[in-house]
Amino acid sequence: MGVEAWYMDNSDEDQRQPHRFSPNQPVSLDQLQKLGVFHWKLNADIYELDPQLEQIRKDQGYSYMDIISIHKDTLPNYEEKLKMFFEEHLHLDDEIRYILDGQAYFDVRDKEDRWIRIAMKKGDLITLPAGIYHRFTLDETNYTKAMRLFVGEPVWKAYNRPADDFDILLRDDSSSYMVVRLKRTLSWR
Ligand SMILES: CSCCC(=O)/C(O)=C/O
Ligand SMILES: [Fe+2]
Repeated sequence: MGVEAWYMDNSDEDQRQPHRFSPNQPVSLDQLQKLGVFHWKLNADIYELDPQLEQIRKDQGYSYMDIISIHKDTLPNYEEKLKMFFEEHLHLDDEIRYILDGQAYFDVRDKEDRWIRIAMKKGDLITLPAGIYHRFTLDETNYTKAMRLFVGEPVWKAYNRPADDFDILLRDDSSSYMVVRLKRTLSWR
């Protein structure tokens, strides 16, 4: 089972609405993978004892995890945080999120700088690659609970756009690290 994604319209109205074109312009998992975005569907009802999640964490080296509940009654500085999450930004490490309850949207830029909206539902685990411009919002249900995963100690620092010129760490196929000059036009993106 995949995750639903689509190109966003250009309206500035409520970020919590779906913002689909009419007719809808769907984006496939294959297109997402070409941007370095990967997805797993898991059983969030058993996340505490899920062998599939354990295997992914082991394979990918996701040693850190915590859980964030995003709702006006549970998240300190709720409005401020939501505003911050919706600022277009990038990180120098992958962003890995697993939706345990509720739902929300991640928006990512494609190679032509168009916004793709990814509808995250309970059981969706997604990885956004280091260096991709993205943002996050709740949808009209105003609630989600998510596991945040990280390789090693988490670095929460977000670089708001423009942030186009960095030395960033990328993992190569042998899981060692290499320093890559981030240039948005290079073919790895
Ligand atoms: C679902 S976790 C909150 C969003 C977040 O941590 C982030 O970095 C969004 O880009
Ligand atoms: Fe982020």
